[in-house]
Amino acid sequence: MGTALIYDEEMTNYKLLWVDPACKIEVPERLTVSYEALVESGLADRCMSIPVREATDADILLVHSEDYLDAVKTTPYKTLEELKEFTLQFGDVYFHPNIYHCAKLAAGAALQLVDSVLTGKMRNGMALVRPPGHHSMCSAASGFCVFNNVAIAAKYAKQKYGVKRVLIVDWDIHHGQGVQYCFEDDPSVLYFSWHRYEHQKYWPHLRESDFDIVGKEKGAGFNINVPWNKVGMQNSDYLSVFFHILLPVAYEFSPDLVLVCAGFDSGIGDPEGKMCATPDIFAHLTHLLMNLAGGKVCAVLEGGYNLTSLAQSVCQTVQTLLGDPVPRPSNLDGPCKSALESLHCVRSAHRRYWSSIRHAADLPSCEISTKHIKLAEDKLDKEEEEKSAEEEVWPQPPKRVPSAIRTAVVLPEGVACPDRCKCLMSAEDPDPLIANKFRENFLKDADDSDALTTLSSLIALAERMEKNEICSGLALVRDISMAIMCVIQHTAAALSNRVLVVCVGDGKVPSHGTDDGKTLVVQFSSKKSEEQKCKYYIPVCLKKGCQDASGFMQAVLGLLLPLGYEYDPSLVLLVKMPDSGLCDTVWKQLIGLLQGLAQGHTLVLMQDVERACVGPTASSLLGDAAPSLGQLHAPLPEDVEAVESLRHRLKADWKLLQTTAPETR
Ligand SMILES: NCCCNCCCCCC(O)(O)C(F)(F)F
Ligand SMILES: [Zn+2]
Repeated sequence: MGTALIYDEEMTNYKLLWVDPACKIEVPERLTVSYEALVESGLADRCMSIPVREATDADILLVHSEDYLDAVKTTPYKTLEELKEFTLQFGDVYFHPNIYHCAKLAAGAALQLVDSVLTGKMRNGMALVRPPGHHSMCSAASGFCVFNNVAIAAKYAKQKYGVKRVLIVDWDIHHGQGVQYCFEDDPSVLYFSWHRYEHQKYWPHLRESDFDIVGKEKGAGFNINVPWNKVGMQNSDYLSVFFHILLPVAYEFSPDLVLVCAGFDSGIGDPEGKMCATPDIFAHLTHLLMNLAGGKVCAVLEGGYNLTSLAQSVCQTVQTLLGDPVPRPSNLDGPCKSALESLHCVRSAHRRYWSSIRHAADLPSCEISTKHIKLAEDKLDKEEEEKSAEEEVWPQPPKRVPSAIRTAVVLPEGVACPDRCKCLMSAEDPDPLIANKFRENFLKDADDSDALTTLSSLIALAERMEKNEICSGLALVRDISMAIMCVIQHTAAALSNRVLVVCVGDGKVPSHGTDDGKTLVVQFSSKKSEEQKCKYYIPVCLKKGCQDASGFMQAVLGLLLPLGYEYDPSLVLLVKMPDSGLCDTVWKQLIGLLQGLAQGHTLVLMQDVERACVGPTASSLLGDAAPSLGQLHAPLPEDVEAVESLRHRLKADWKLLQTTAPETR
């Protein structure tokens, strides 16, 4: 199954017909530059082009009122003056004789995308649309939006396909209040939005965009608002919110479908957002969502007003949906103080609804109320200064060239090579130089020839991964710790290399290279390790080891991913220790998530008895979405405690582990 791309140039055929400073940024070129960039880069051809359709009245009435729809239906016949008049009843939006037609196409495009994914025809996809949707409400247009494309898509998915739970991730820099209102009492739709807020001083200036608005009645807890109270947020801020709020809750919620309000005004250079996250961050945000809902991810364009930034971000998103390895996360230096405050507020507001963040520290309650009263006042006098946005510049996103071979395997005699994989035959006569080195360093009984061939094939595999000829690998070995030593020593030879070693299960793991940081070892096991802990050797002791999916996933999302992203390895060595007790679905989730690091260079080592695991492992390494884990129960208190105390101890060294602002003296 491929990636759907839904676009029709008819949606470029409307524009602002009069002077309105608030609306002049919403231009047809937003769509043309995005689509042309996909064509230029060859990405459009790799997608399956799905035609748009007009949303029917019934589709639109899933969210909007008849009065509103009837009113919008009259706009094609209005004169310019009547259109201006009509527009005045709404805020920051404009109408045009053709906008009703385009609004039906935009909503219809989102529905076509949902159809192609939920019928299993396509794996995931993106709809490039305008007018956008996430601000429009039951009976009102707002913020360039006429019909709420994504809200309609969510209702449609539930009604037509019986989808039980929908996750809506709104990474646009504006709060999609229209989506929030639509689902605020609905526990089957989890709405997550971050947005520029500046303590209500930023548009749409709503009190209900703040972190303490969590949803109503049955929907309490299913509305997550992350307000950015300063501009200039960077990649670290966005990733921290994914690791410490969105992903833990999303895995607990276990959606059947993920819809993305994919606005790119949260990217660098955008005149509205004034943030500093680079376009490649959208590759990571997309990747981190692709292991939810069995990979059923539908991205629908919302905002984005810097045409260069927008085009690059759209390409980063689509290339990730296509399964290409994501670029290495560049220089993550940790979330800023303001982001940590927001992170802390959101987690404390939601801790009572989500067991995965139950441990979040509470906020002194007084802080919440006074902050609003005071700041709401000075909002009135502080107008939006129309500062001339100095032209931001940022580096071109790195080229993401897929390797010729996606996954290669080194298997013992008699183990079939999984399909779509390349089998590296162990070298008949291993290079005598390597052979000697092995003999003196590793091999106990020197004449153990097939161990020798396996290890030399393993090195050959690692070398070809380094050259990006092969993306990921899997090797079954007899002696795991020898194989680890072998890969670490080989990889450490190249100066710029760093290896993240992730060990799942009990057993002795060599700590070679952890003293100087060339290696970072994170081991998940059920045994307290006596090993001296240092910054680069992190044993994670879980009560049931890797058997309890919730405790394990909480440790992966809240500890391993932040560490891995901050460490930014050139290779991930993922080791499944003997009898780790890890079930296949969790194992596949882990493989899927870890491929966001090291440009997907994941090398999996397993004991040669784990033949049954070869197929599932290979399929995850090939980029197949991991099956959903289902709704996760609360992690064991001991595991929560273990992860929290580790995070607390390590956050001085690893900034992405922080979830609260450093105590202000
Ligand atoms: N400086 C001019 C003030 C503009 N205030 C209105 C902003 C509307 C944002 C719309 C959007 O980007 O959220 C959407 F995704 F809907 F398109
Ligand atoms: Zn926006």
